[in-house]
Amino acid sequence: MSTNEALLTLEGWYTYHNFRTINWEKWRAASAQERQEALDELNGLIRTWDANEAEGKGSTAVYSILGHKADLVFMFLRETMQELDEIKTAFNKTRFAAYTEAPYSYVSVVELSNYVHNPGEDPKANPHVRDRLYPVLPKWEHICFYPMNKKRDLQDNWYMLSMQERQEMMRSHGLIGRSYAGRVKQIIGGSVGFDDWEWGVTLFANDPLEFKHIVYEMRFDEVSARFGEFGNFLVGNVLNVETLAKKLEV
Ligand code: VOV
Repeated sequence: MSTNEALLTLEGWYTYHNFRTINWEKWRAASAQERQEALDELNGLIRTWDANEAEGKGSTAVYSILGHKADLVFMFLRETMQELDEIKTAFNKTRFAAYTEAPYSYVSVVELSNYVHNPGEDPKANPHVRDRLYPVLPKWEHICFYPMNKKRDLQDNWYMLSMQERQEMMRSHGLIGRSYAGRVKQIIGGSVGFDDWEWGVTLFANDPLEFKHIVYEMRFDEVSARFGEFGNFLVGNVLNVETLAKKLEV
């Protein structure tokens, strides 16, 4: 068994999930005019994000989050970390941001692990690979986000397995994933060196039960059953300018 079989990974756009809670007490206490101006300013930012997506230089998605961990998530894909930092700062400078708190965030880079590839091919020349490294977020009805690791216990250490063992397990994982084609879209963000977990998994679906089913089915698959370690799960509903304004009505 080799202990130095680091995998070649392919990286695409950098990603930033900005989770916010709304301070309703403060928001309700603001005048109608102040709220309208804050919303107009936020919509102005959303228009710049939409323009970036139309130019093919990134992608953005906005969702309302269920449960108490957050109320909103703004998910960004951009070419550079500088742009993500600018987006964070621009948002934090808005009036709307002053009515929110930031309970959680996640930074990663869209990653393909290249376990399944065609030998001899330049993967980045393949349009299917490029579509996955530089994806347009689908804006389907629901989002699910969670961070995860591959276990590093003495008995079950993913990083001590041979390339062939990992490849076989990932093939099985990919087969399960592919059976959800068209129903679940996954964005895997590699976050080693960037954030507290090894990957941030973002799933999109029009039926939220697809999240329950795919995550449950994968738990029986060896790679998740033996090696998967999971952080908090967050789930939400898509927002657009109109539904965001409706959510913020008081
Ligand atoms: C639509 C569903 C779907 C599909 C088609 C899919 C396919 C694939 C393929 C083909 C590959 C390998 C090559 C590559 O492309 O990277 C991967 C890779 C990966 N996956 Fe996956 N996955 C899905 C879905 C999917 C889910 C739901 C999860 C969470 C796991 C769970 O238990 O909750 C997940 C995780 C990952 C991770 C963390 C990696 C990187 C692993 C590493 O060690 O590097 N993934 N995945």
